[in-house]
Amino acid sequence: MKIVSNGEMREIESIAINSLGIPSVCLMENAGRVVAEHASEYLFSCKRNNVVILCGKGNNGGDGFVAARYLFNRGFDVKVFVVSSIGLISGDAKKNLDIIINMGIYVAEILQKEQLKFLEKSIKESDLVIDALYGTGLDREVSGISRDIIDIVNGSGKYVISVDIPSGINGDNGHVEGCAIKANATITMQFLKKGIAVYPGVDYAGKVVVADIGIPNNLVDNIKCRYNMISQDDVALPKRMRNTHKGDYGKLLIVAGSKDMTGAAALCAMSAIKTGCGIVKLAVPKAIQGIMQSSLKEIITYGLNDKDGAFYLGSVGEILELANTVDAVAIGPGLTCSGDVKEFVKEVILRLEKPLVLDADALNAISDSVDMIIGKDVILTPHMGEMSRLSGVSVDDINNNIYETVEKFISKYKVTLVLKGSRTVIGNDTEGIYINCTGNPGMATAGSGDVLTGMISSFLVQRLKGVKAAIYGVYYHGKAGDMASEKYGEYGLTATNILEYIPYAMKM
Ligand SMILES: NC(=O)C1=CN([C@@H]2O[C@H](COP(=O)(O)OP(=O)(O)OC[C@H]3O[C@@H](n4cnc5c(N)ncnc54)[C@H](O)[C@@H]3O)[C@@H](O)[C@H]2O)[C@@H](O)CC1
Ligand SMILES: [K+]
Repeated sequence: MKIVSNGEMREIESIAINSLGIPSVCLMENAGRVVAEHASEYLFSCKRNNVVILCGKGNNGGDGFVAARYLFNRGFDVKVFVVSSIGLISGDAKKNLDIIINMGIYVAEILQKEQLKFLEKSIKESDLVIDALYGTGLDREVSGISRDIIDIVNGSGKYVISVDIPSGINGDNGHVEGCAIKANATITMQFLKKGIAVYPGVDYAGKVVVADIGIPNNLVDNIKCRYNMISQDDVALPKRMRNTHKGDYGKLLIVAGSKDMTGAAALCAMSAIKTGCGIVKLAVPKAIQGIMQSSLKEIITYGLNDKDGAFYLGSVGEILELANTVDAVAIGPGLTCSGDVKEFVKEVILRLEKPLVLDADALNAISDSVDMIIGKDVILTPHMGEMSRLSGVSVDDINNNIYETVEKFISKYKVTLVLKGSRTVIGNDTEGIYINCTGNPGMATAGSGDVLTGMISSFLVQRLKGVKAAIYGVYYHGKAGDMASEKYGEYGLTATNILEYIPYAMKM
Protein backbone atom coordinates (compact mmCIF):
# COMPACT_ATOMS: atom_id res chain seq x y z
CA MET A 1 0.00 0.00 0.00
CA LYS A 2 1.41 3.37 -1.03
CA ILE A 3 2.21 5.98 1.62
CA VAL A 4 2.33 9.62 0.57
CA SER A 5 3.99 12.81 1.73
CA ASN A 6 2.11 16.10 2.00
CA GLY A 7 3.52 17.26 -1.32
CA GLU A 8 2.64 13.99 -3.05
CA MET A 9 -0.92 14.18 -1.71
CA ARG A 10 -1.22 17.71 -3.09
CA GLU A 11 0.07 16.51 -6.47
CA ILE A 12 -2.45 13.64 -6.54
CA GLU A 13 -5.26 15.98 -5.51
CA SER A 14 -4.26 18.40 -8.23
CA ILE A 15 -4.32 15.68 -10.91
CA ALA A 16 -7.74 14.53 -9.65
CA ILE A 17 -9.12 18.06 -9.79
CA ASN A 18 -7.35 19.57 -12.79
CA SER A 19 -6.80 16.61 -15.10
CA LEU A 20 -9.75 14.38 -14.27
CA GLY A 21 -12.14 17.22 -13.48
CA ILE A 22 -13.31 16.00 -10.08
CA PRO A 23 -14.58 19.17 -8.34
CA SER A 24 -12.53 19.86 -5.21
CA VAL A 25 -15.71 20.53 -3.27
CA CYS A 26 -16.80 16.94 -4.00
CA LEU A 27 -13.58 15.63 -2.45
CA MET A 28 -14.22 17.75 0.63
CA GLU A 29 -17.81 16.47 0.74
CA ASN A 30 -16.61 12.87 0.64
CA ALA A 31 -13.95 13.52 3.27
CA GLY A 32 -16.38 15.20 5.67
CA ARG A 33 -19.04 12.53 5.13
CA VAL A 34 -16.68 9.67 5.84
CA VAL A 35 -15.56 11.38 9.06
CA ALA A 36 -19.23 11.82 10.04
CA GLU A 37 -19.87 8.14 9.36
CA HIS A 38 -17.11 7.06 11.72
CA ALA A 39 -18.20 9.61 14.29
CA SER A 40 -21.83 8.41 14.11
CA GLU A 41 -20.72 4.82 14.48
CA TYR A 42 -18.84 5.72 17.65
CA LEU A 43 -21.70 7.82 19.06
CA PHE A 44 -24.31 5.14 18.31
CA SER A 45 -22.13 2.46 19.86
CA CYS A 46 -21.99 4.29 23.17
CA LYS A 47 -25.46 5.88 22.86
CA ARG A 48 -24.05 9.40 23.13
CA ASN A 49 -24.99 12.62 21.45
CA ASN A 50 -22.72 15.63 21.94
CA VAL A 51 -20.00 16.47 19.45
CA VAL A 52 -17.46 19.28 19.49
CA ILE A 53 -15.77 19.93 16.15
CA LEU A 54 -12.57 22.00 16.14
CA CYS A 55 -11.87 23.57 12.76
CA GLY A 56 -8.84 25.42 11.42
CA LYS A 57 -8.91 27.88 8.58
CA GLY A 58 -7.76 25.50 5.81
CA ASN A 59 -9.39 22.59 4.02
CA ASN A 60 -8.92 20.33 7.02
CA GLY A 61 -11.32 22.66 8.78
CA GLY A 62 -13.53 22.45 5.66
CA ASP A 63 -13.79 18.68 6.14
CA GLY A 64 -14.86 19.44 9.70
CA PHE A 65 -17.68 21.76 8.49
CA VAL A 66 -18.99 19.03 6.17
CA ALA A 67 -18.87 16.48 9.01
CA ALA A 68 -20.82 18.95 11.17
CA ARG A 69 -23.61 19.10 8.59
CA TYR A 70 -23.98 15.31 8.36
CA LEU A 71 -23.87 14.83 12.13
CA PHE A 72 -26.42 17.61 12.69
CA ASN A 73 -28.71 16.05 10.06
CA ARG A 74 -28.48 12.75 11.91
CA GLY A 75 -29.76 14.42 15.06
CA PHE A 76 -26.56 14.83 17.03
CA ASP A 77 -25.89 17.92 19.11
CA VAL A 78 -23.06 19.63 17.24
CA LYS A 79 -20.90 22.58 18.29
CA VAL A 80 -18.32 23.92 15.84
CA PHE A 81 -15.41 26.03 17.09
CA VAL A 82 -13.39 27.83 14.44
CA VAL A 83 -9.85 28.57 15.56
CA SER A 84 -9.42 31.49 13.21
CA SER A 85 -11.24 34.60 12.24
CA ILE A 86 -14.20 33.43 10.12
CA GLY A 87 -13.39 36.20 7.62
CA LEU A 88 -10.11 34.46 6.77
CA ILE A 89 -11.78 31.27 5.59
CA SER A 90 -12.02 30.93 1.83
CA GLY A 91 -12.75 28.54 -1.05
CA ASP A 92 -14.51 25.22 -0.48
CA ALA A 93 -14.11 25.56 3.29
CA LYS A 94 -15.95 28.91 3.17
CA LYS A 95 -18.79 27.39 1.09
CA ASN A 96 -19.26 24.66 3.67
CA LEU A 97 -18.96 27.05 6.59
CA ASP A 98 -21.69 29.25 5.06
CA ILE A 99 -23.95 26.22 4.68
CA ILE A 100 -23.71 25.20 8.33
CA ILE A 101 -24.23 28.79 9.46
CA ASN A 102 -27.32 28.99 7.21
CA MET A 103 -28.55 25.72 8.72
CA GLY A 104 -28.36 27.23 12.17
CA ILE A 105 -25.66 24.91 13.47
CA TYR A 106 -23.76 26.38 16.44
CA VAL A 107 -20.53 28.01 15.18
CA ALA A 108 -18.18 30.12 17.34
CA GLU A 109 -14.80 31.70 16.71
CA ILE A 110 -12.07 31.04 19.24
CA LEU A 111 -9.56 33.84 18.98
CA GLN A 112 -8.76 34.87 22.52
CA LYS A 113 -7.68 33.14 25.70
CA GLU A 114 -10.86 34.35 27.49
CA GLN A 115 -12.93 32.19 25.12
CA LEU A 116 -11.08 29.04 26.16
CA LYS A 117 -13.15 28.62 29.34
CA PHE A 118 -16.31 28.14 27.30
CA LEU A 119 -14.58 25.81 24.88
CA GLU A 120 -13.25 23.77 27.78
CA LYS A 121 -16.74 23.50 29.26
CA SER A 122 -18.17 22.42 25.90
CA ILE A 123 -15.50 19.76 25.51
CA LYS A 124 -16.19 18.58 29.06
CA GLU A 125 -19.88 18.18 28.22
CA SER A 126 -19.17 16.51 24.88
CA ASP A 127 -18.97 12.80 24.09
CA LEU A 128 -16.70 13.13 21.10
CA VAL A 129 -14.21 15.69 19.78
CA ILE A 130 -13.46 15.92 16.07
CA ASP A 131 -10.08 17.45 15.35
CA ALA A 132 -10.05 19.35 12.05
CA LEU A 133 -7.51 22.01 13.01
CA TYR A 134 -4.59 21.20 10.71
CA GLY A 135 -4.02 18.50 8.14
CA THR A 136 -1.40 18.18 5.45
CA GLY A 137 -1.10 21.97 5.28
CA LEU A 138 0.64 22.27 8.67
CA ASP A 139 3.80 24.18 7.87
CA ARG A 140 5.12 25.44 11.20
CA GLU A 141 5.11 24.80 14.93
CA VAL A 142 1.76 24.96 16.65
CA SER A 143 1.67 28.03 18.86
CA GLY A 144 -0.62 30.49 20.65
CA ILE A 145 -4.22 29.60 21.28
CA SER A 146 -4.07 26.40 19.18
CA ARG A 147 -1.56 25.04 21.65
CA ASP A 148 -3.91 25.74 24.55
CA ILE A 149 -6.75 24.07 22.68
CA ILE A 150 -4.69 20.96 21.94
CA ASP A 151 -3.71 20.77 25.62
CA ILE A 152 -7.38 21.03 26.64
CA VAL A 153 -8.38 18.24 24.23
CA ASN A 154 -5.53 15.98 25.30
CA GLY A 155 -6.33 16.55 28.95
CA SER A 156 -10.07 16.00 28.53
CA GLY A 157 -10.07 12.21 28.33
CA LYS A 158 -12.68 12.44 25.56
CA TYR A 159 -12.77 10.18 22.52
CA VAL A 160 -11.04 12.08 19.70
CA ILE A 161 -11.27 11.51 15.95
CA SER A 162 -8.66 13.35 13.90
CA VAL A 163 -9.38 14.34 10.33
CA ASP A 164 -6.64 13.20 7.93
CA ILE A 165 -3.80 13.50 10.47
CA PRO A 166 -3.69 14.46 14.15
CA SER A 167 -3.27 18.24 14.25
CA GLY A 168 0.32 19.10 15.11
CA ILE A 169 1.83 15.97 13.53
CA ASN A 170 4.03 16.68 10.55
CA GLY A 171 2.59 14.65 7.66
CA ASP A 172 5.99 14.13 6.07
CA ASN A 173 8.02 12.75 8.95
CA GLY A 174 5.76 12.17 11.96
CA HIS A 175 7.36 14.91 14.11
CA VAL A 176 5.31 16.58 16.81
CA GLU A 177 5.40 20.24 15.80
CA GLY A 178 5.38 21.76 19.27
CA CYS A 179 2.34 19.80 20.41
CA ALA A 180 -0.21 17.53 18.77
CA ILE A 181 -3.65 16.02 19.26
CA LYS A 182 -3.63 12.53 20.77
CA ALA A 183 -6.39 10.88 18.79
CA ASN A 184 -8.22 7.62 19.40
CA ALA A 185 -8.78 7.28 15.68
CA THR A 186 -7.62 9.09 12.55
CA ILE A 187 -9.59 9.06 9.31
CA THR A 188 -6.98 9.72 6.67
CA MET A 189 -8.00 10.60 3.12
CA GLN A 190 -7.38 8.18 0.24
CA PHE A 191 -3.73 7.35 1.07
CA LEU A 192 -1.89 6.69 4.30
CA LYS A 193 0.31 9.68 5.15
CA LYS A 194 4.02 9.21 5.87
CA GLY A 195 3.72 11.08 9.15
CA ILE A 196 1.38 8.54 10.73
CA ALA A 197 3.20 5.46 9.44
CA VAL A 198 6.16 5.89 11.83
CA TYR A 199 6.69 7.04 15.41
CA PRO A 200 5.98 9.37 17.05
CA GLY A 201 3.08 10.02 14.61
CA VAL A 202 1.81 6.44 15.06
CA ASP A 203 1.27 7.02 18.76
CA TYR A 204 -0.79 10.15 18.16
CA ALA A 205 -2.98 8.77 15.38
CA GLY A 206 -4.60 5.89 17.28
CA LYS A 207 -6.52 3.55 15.03
CA VAL A 208 -5.96 4.63 11.43
CA VAL A 209 -8.66 4.29 8.78
CA VAL A 210 -7.77 5.04 5.17
CA ALA A 211 -10.96 6.44 3.65
CA ASP A 212 -11.95 6.39 0.00
CA ILE A 213 -12.90 9.93 -1.00
CA GLY A 214 -13.26 9.23 -4.71
CA ILE A 215 -9.71 9.85 -5.93
CA PRO A 216 -8.65 7.01 -8.26
CA ASN A 217 -5.95 5.05 -6.43
CA ASN A 218 -3.91 4.58 -9.60
CA LEU A 219 -3.14 8.31 -9.66
CA VAL A 220 -0.38 7.45 -7.22
CA ASP A 221 1.42 5.84 -10.16
CA ASN A 222 1.75 9.27 -11.79
CA ILE A 223 4.07 10.48 -9.07
CA LYS A 224 7.43 9.11 -8.00
CA CYS A 225 6.19 7.78 -4.68
CA ARG A 226 8.80 5.58 -2.97
CA TYR A 227 7.04 4.79 0.32
CA ASN A 228 4.88 1.77 1.06
CA MET A 229 3.26 -0.04 3.95
CA ILE A 230 3.84 -3.79 3.58
CA SER A 231 0.56 -5.56 2.93
CA GLN A 232 -0.25 -9.26 2.56
CA ASP A 233 -0.21 -8.79 -1.23
CA ASP A 234 3.45 -7.76 -1.10
CA VAL A 235 4.47 -11.02 0.56
CA ALA A 236 2.54 -13.67 -1.36
CA LEU A 237 4.25 -17.06 -1.06
CA PRO A 238 4.52 -19.09 -4.26
CA LYS A 239 3.07 -22.59 -4.16
CA ARG A 240 5.77 -25.24 -3.98
CA MET A 241 6.02 -27.47 -7.05
CA ARG A 242 5.37 -31.17 -6.47
CA ASN A 243 8.47 -32.48 -8.21
CA THR A 244 11.14 -30.68 -6.18
CA HIS A 245 13.96 -31.42 -3.76
CA LYS A 246 15.84 -29.49 -1.08
CA GLY A 247 18.36 -28.17 -3.61
CA ASP A 248 15.58 -26.10 -5.20
CA TYR A 249 15.07 -24.03 -2.06
CA GLY A 250 18.52 -22.63 -1.60
CA LYS A 251 21.58 -23.24 0.54
CA LEU A 252 22.44 -20.86 3.32
CA LEU A 253 25.56 -20.50 5.46
CA ILE A 254 25.14 -18.90 8.87
CA VAL A 255 28.27 -17.72 10.68
CA ALA A 256 27.28 -17.30 14.31
CA GLY A 257 27.83 -18.13 17.95
CA SER A 258 30.57 -18.07 20.56
CA LYS A 259 31.11 -19.91 23.82
CA ASP A 260 28.60 -17.85 25.82
CA MET A 261 26.13 -17.33 23.00
CA THR A 262 25.10 -20.61 21.51
CA GLY A 263 21.39 -19.75 21.57
CA ALA A 264 21.70 -16.93 19.02
CA ALA A 265 23.23 -19.31 16.49
CA ALA A 266 20.62 -21.99 17.16
CA LEU A 267 17.68 -19.58 16.87
CA CYS A 268 19.01 -18.11 13.64
CA ALA A 269 19.62 -21.51 12.04
CA MET A 270 16.27 -22.98 13.09
CA SER A 271 14.42 -19.88 11.87
CA ALA A 272 16.07 -20.17 8.49
CA ILE A 273 15.07 -23.82 8.06
CA LYS A 274 11.52 -23.18 9.32
CA THR A 275 11.18 -20.35 6.80
CA GLY A 276 11.62 -22.84 4.02
CA CYS A 277 15.18 -22.84 2.74
CA GLY A 278 16.49 -26.20 1.60
CA ILE A 279 19.80 -26.54 3.43
CA VAL A 280 21.17 -24.56 6.37
CA LYS A 281 24.87 -24.86 7.16
CA LEU A 282 25.88 -23.39 10.48
CA ALA A 283 29.52 -22.45 11.08
CA VAL A 284 30.35 -22.04 14.78
CA PRO A 285 33.56 -21.94 16.81
CA LYS A 286 34.86 -25.49 17.36
CA ALA A 287 34.44 -25.16 21.13
CA ILE A 288 30.64 -25.14 20.85
CA GLN A 289 30.02 -27.43 17.89
CA GLY A 290 29.25 -30.45 20.08
CA ILE A 291 26.41 -28.73 21.91
CA MET A 292 25.02 -27.22 18.72
CA GLN A 293 25.03 -30.46 16.80
CA SER A 294 23.17 -32.38 19.47
CA SER A 295 20.30 -29.89 19.58
CA LEU A 296 19.93 -28.96 15.90
CA LYS A 297 18.67 -32.01 14.07
CA GLU A 298 17.89 -30.32 10.75
CA ILE A 299 21.05 -28.20 10.54
CA ILE A 300 24.52 -29.17 9.29
CA THR A 301 27.01 -27.76 11.77
CA TYR A 302 30.69 -27.02 11.20
CA GLY A 303 33.14 -26.45 14.05
CA LEU A 304 35.79 -23.99 12.86
CA ASN A 305 39.20 -23.07 14.28
CA ASP A 306 38.59 -20.73 17.18
CA LYS A 307 40.38 -18.74 19.87
CA ASP A 308 38.82 -18.72 23.36
CA GLY A 309 35.53 -20.01 22.01
CA ALA A 310 35.13 -17.31 19.36
CA PHE A 311 36.06 -16.84 15.71
CA TYR A 312 39.39 -15.21 14.87
CA LEU A 313 41.42 -14.43 11.75
CA GLY A 314 42.46 -18.07 11.58
CA SER A 315 38.82 -19.06 10.87
CA VAL A 316 38.51 -16.97 7.69
CA GLY A 317 39.88 -19.55 5.23
CA GLU A 318 37.38 -22.22 6.31
CA ILE A 319 34.48 -19.76 6.05
CA LEU A 320 35.44 -18.81 2.51
CA GLU A 321 35.59 -22.48 1.53
CA LEU A 322 32.19 -23.20 3.05
CA ALA A 323 30.75 -20.11 1.39
CA ASN A 324 31.60 -21.60 -2.00
CA THR A 325 28.95 -24.25 -1.37
CA VAL A 326 26.01 -21.90 -0.64
CA ASP A 327 23.88 -19.16 -2.21
CA ALA A 328 24.19 -16.56 0.55
CA VAL A 329 25.84 -16.01 3.92
CA ALA A 330 24.43 -14.54 7.15
CA ILE A 331 26.98 -13.30 9.68
CA GLY A 332 26.54 -11.95 13.16
CA PRO A 333 24.27 -13.51 15.77
CA GLY A 334 26.16 -14.27 18.98
CA LEU A 335 29.68 -13.69 17.62
CA THR A 336 30.64 -11.38 20.52
CA CYS A 337 32.89 -8.35 20.09
CA SER A 338 35.78 -9.95 21.97
CA GLY A 339 39.26 -10.88 20.75
CA ASP A 340 39.80 -10.84 17.00
CA VAL A 341 36.13 -11.14 16.05
CA LYS A 342 36.08 -7.68 14.53
CA GLU A 343 39.06 -8.39 12.26
CA PHE A 344 37.58 -11.77 11.39
CA VAL A 345 34.26 -10.22 10.31
CA LYS A 346 35.92 -7.50 8.23
CA GLU A 347 38.18 -9.99 6.47
CA VAL A 348 35.23 -12.27 5.65
CA ILE A 349 33.19 -9.38 4.27
CA LEU A 350 36.11 -8.10 2.19
CA ARG A 351 36.83 -11.47 0.63
CA LEU A 352 33.31 -12.88 0.19
CA GLU A 353 31.52 -12.45 -3.12
CA LYS A 354 28.16 -13.90 -2.01
CA PRO A 355 24.99 -12.01 -1.02
CA LEU A 356 25.39 -11.19 2.68
CA VAL A 357 23.14 -10.53 5.64
CA LEU A 358 24.91 -8.68 8.44
CA ASP A 359 23.45 -8.56 11.93
CA ALA A 360 24.34 -7.95 15.56
CA ASP A 361 28.10 -8.26 16.25
CA ALA A 362 28.90 -8.18 12.53
CA LEU A 363 27.34 -4.69 12.46
CA ASN A 364 29.32 -3.64 15.50
CA ALA A 365 32.48 -4.98 13.84
CA ILE A 366 32.11 -2.72 10.80
CA SER A 367 30.79 0.37 12.57
CA ASP A 368 34.19 2.13 12.33
CA SER A 369 34.60 1.31 8.64
CA VAL A 370 31.14 1.19 7.09
CA ASP A 371 32.58 2.24 3.71
CA MET A 372 33.75 -1.33 3.20
CA ILE A 373 30.19 -2.45 2.35
CA ILE A 374 29.79 -0.04 -0.56
CA GLY A 375 29.33 -2.04 -3.75
CA LYS A 376 28.60 -5.28 -1.88
CA ASP A 377 25.31 -7.18 -2.15
CA VAL A 378 24.42 -6.69 1.52
CA ILE A 379 21.35 -6.57 3.78
CA LEU A 380 22.01 -4.92 7.15
CA THR A 381 19.60 -5.50 10.02
CA PRO A 382 20.47 -3.03 12.80
CA HIS A 383 18.33 -2.15 15.79
CA MET A 384 18.36 1.49 16.88
CA GLY A 385 21.56 1.15 18.96
CA GLU A 386 23.43 -0.58 16.15
CA MET A 387 22.10 1.98 13.67
CA SER A 388 23.41 4.72 15.92
CA ARG A 389 26.88 3.16 15.86
CA LEU A 390 26.75 2.67 12.08
CA SER A 391 25.50 6.16 11.27
CA GLY A 392 26.97 8.26 14.07
CA VAL A 393 23.46 9.64 14.76
CA SER A 394 22.08 9.44 18.31
CA VAL A 395 19.20 7.04 19.01
CA ASP A 396 16.92 9.98 19.85
CA ASP A 397 17.71 11.69 16.58
CA ILE A 398 17.13 8.47 14.64
CA ASN A 399 13.77 7.99 16.34
CA ASN A 400 12.77 11.53 15.44
CA ASN A 401 14.03 11.35 11.86
CA ILE A 402 13.57 7.76 10.79
CA TYR A 403 12.99 8.47 7.11
CA GLU A 404 15.87 10.91 6.83
CA THR A 405 18.28 8.54 8.61
CA VAL A 406 17.31 5.61 6.41
CA GLU A 407 17.43 7.63 3.17
CA LYS A 408 20.84 9.12 3.95
CA PHE A 409 22.31 5.73 4.85
CA ILE A 410 21.06 3.81 1.82
CA SER A 411 21.98 6.59 -0.55
CA LYS A 412 25.54 6.71 0.84
CA TYR A 413 26.23 2.98 1.13
CA LYS A 414 23.95 1.54 -1.59
CA VAL A 415 22.82 -1.39 0.56
CA THR A 416 19.50 -2.80 1.73
CA LEU A 417 18.75 -1.58 5.23
CA VAL A 418 16.35 -3.13 7.73
CA LEU A 419 16.08 -0.63 10.59
CA LYS A 420 14.39 -2.65 13.30
CA GLY A 421 11.86 -1.10 15.63
CA SER A 422 8.22 -1.14 16.48
CA ARG A 423 7.70 0.06 12.91
CA THR A 424 10.60 -1.57 11.06
CA VAL A 425 11.69 0.45 8.04
CA ILE A 426 13.19 -1.42 5.09
CA GLY A 427 14.64 0.00 1.93
CA ASN A 428 17.33 0.57 -0.60
CA ASP A 429 18.11 3.23 -3.14
CA THR A 430 16.40 1.60 -6.08
CA GLU A 431 13.44 -0.34 -4.71
CA GLY A 432 11.94 2.23 -2.35
CA ILE A 433 11.04 2.19 1.32
CA TYR A 434 8.69 -0.26 3.05
CA ILE A 435 7.25 0.00 6.53
CA ASN A 436 6.07 -3.01 8.46
CA CYS A 437 3.15 -3.02 10.85
CA THR A 438 3.02 -6.65 11.95
CA GLY A 439 4.52 -7.48 15.35
CA ASN A 440 3.94 -6.48 18.96
CA PRO A 441 5.83 -5.25 22.04
CA GLY A 442 6.31 -8.83 23.28
CA MET A 443 8.85 -9.27 20.50
CA ALA A 444 11.21 -6.84 22.18
CA THR A 445 13.01 -9.79 23.73
CA ALA A 446 16.44 -11.41 23.49
CA GLY A 447 16.89 -13.56 20.40
CA SER A 448 14.05 -11.99 18.42
CA GLY A 449 16.60 -10.37 16.07
CA ASP A 450 18.42 -13.68 15.56
CA VAL A 451 15.13 -15.21 14.40
CA LEU A 452 14.61 -12.32 11.98
CA THR A 453 18.10 -12.72 10.51
CA GLY A 454 17.42 -16.41 9.92
CA MET A 455 14.14 -15.62 8.20
CA ILE A 456 15.47 -12.86 5.92
CA SER A 457 18.48 -15.02 4.97
CA SER A 458 16.18 -17.94 4.25
CA PHE A 459 14.10 -15.86 1.83
CA LEU A 460 17.31 -14.54 0.28
CA VAL A 461 18.39 -18.03 -0.79
CA GLN A 462 14.85 -18.82 -1.96
CA ARG A 463 15.36 -16.51 -4.94
CA LEU A 464 14.23 -13.25 -3.35
CA LYS A 465 16.70 -10.41 -3.47
CA GLY A 466 17.46 -7.34 -1.34
CA VAL A 467 14.35 -5.47 -0.28
CA LYS A 468 12.04 -8.36 -1.26
CA ALA A 469 13.83 -10.86 0.99
CA ALA A 470 13.82 -8.31 3.78
CA ILE A 471 10.13 -7.43 3.58
CA TYR A 472 9.10 -11.08 3.49
CA GLY A 473 11.30 -11.80 6.50
CA VAL A 474 10.15 -8.81 8.51
CA TYR A 475 6.46 -9.28 7.73
CA TYR A 476 6.31 -13.00 8.61
CA HIS A 477 8.53 -12.48 11.66
CA GLY A 478 5.97 -9.98 12.95
CA LYS A 479 3.08 -12.25 12.02
CA ALA A 480 4.68 -15.20 13.85
CA GLY A 481 5.21 -12.91 16.85
CA ASP A 482 1.55 -11.83 16.75
CA MET A 483 0.34 -15.42 16.67
CA ALA A 484 2.74 -16.37 19.47
CA SER A 485 1.52 -13.44 21.54
CA GLU A 486 -2.08 -14.59 21.15
CA LYS A 487 -1.08 -17.83 22.83
CA TYR A 488 1.52 -16.68 25.36
CA GLY A 489 0.76 -12.99 25.86
CA GLU A 490 3.31 -10.22 25.43
CA TYR A 491 5.10 -10.53 28.78
CA GLY A 492 6.15 -14.16 28.56
CA LEU A 493 6.81 -14.18 24.82
CA THR A 494 10.27 -15.51 23.91
CA ALA A 495 12.23 -15.82 20.69
CA THR A 496 11.65 -19.58 20.85
CA ASN A 497 7.89 -18.88 20.77
CA ILE A 498 8.32 -16.73 17.64
CA LEU A 499 10.30 -19.57 16.08
CA GLU A 500 7.53 -22.02 16.97
CA TYR A 501 4.95 -19.93 15.10
CA ILE A 502 6.92 -19.29 11.88
CA PRO A 503 5.29 -22.23 10.05
CA TYR A 504 1.77 -21.15 11.10
CA ALA A 505 2.36 -17.53 10.09
CA MET A 506 3.53 -18.65 6.67
CA LYS A 507 0.72 -21.19 6.34
CA MET A 508 -1.84 -18.40 6.76
N1 LIG B 1 -5.73 16.15 -0.41
C1 LIG B 1 -6.98 16.03 -0.80
O1 LIG B 1 -7.25 15.51 -1.83
C2 LIG B 1 -8.04 16.58 0.03
C3 LIG B 1 -7.74 17.25 1.19
N2 LIG B 1 -8.66 17.63 2.04
C4 LIG B 1 -8.29 18.22 3.33
O2 LIG B 1 -7.46 19.31 3.15
C5 LIG B 1 -6.40 19.28 4.07
C6 LIG B 1 -5.30 20.14 3.59
O3 LIG B 1 -5.82 21.41 3.50
P1 LIG B 1 -4.94 22.72 3.47
O4 LIG B 1 -3.89 22.58 2.45
O5 LIG B 1 -5.87 23.85 3.36
O6 LIG B 1 -4.19 22.70 4.85
P2 LIG B 1 -4.70 22.66 6.36
O7 LIG B 1 -6.15 22.69 6.46
O8 LIG B 1 -3.96 21.56 6.97
O9 LIG B 1 -4.11 24.03 7.00
C7 LIG B 1 -3.64 25.05 6.24
C8 LIG B 1 -3.85 26.37 6.94
O10 LIG B 1 -3.33 26.34 8.24
C9 LIG B 1 -2.31 27.33 8.38
N3 LIG B 1 -1.29 26.77 9.25
C10 LIG B 1 -0.39 25.81 8.95
N4 LIG B 1 0.35 25.51 10.02
C11 LIG B 1 -0.07 26.31 11.03
C12 LIG B 1 0.30 26.47 12.40
N5 LIG B 1 1.26 25.72 12.93
N6 LIG B 1 -0.34 27.36 13.14
C13 LIG B 1 -1.33 28.10 12.61
N7 LIG B 1 -1.74 28.00 11.33
C14 LIG B 1 -1.12 27.10 10.55
C15 LIG B 1 -1.84 27.62 6.99
O11 LIG B 1 -1.30 28.92 6.90
C16 LIG B 1 -3.13 27.47 6.22
O12 LIG B 1 -3.91 28.63 6.28
C17 LIG B 1 -6.12 17.82 4.22
O13 LIG B 1 -5.42 17.51 5.37
C18 LIG B 1 -7.53 17.24 4.20
O14 LIG B 1 -8.07 17.25 5.49
C19 LIG B 1 -10.06 17.31 1.83
O15 LIG B 1 -10.80 18.49 1.89
C20 LIG B 1 -10.41 16.59 0.59
C21 LIG B 1 -9.42 16.42 -0.43
K1 LIG C 1 -6.51 17.19 11.83
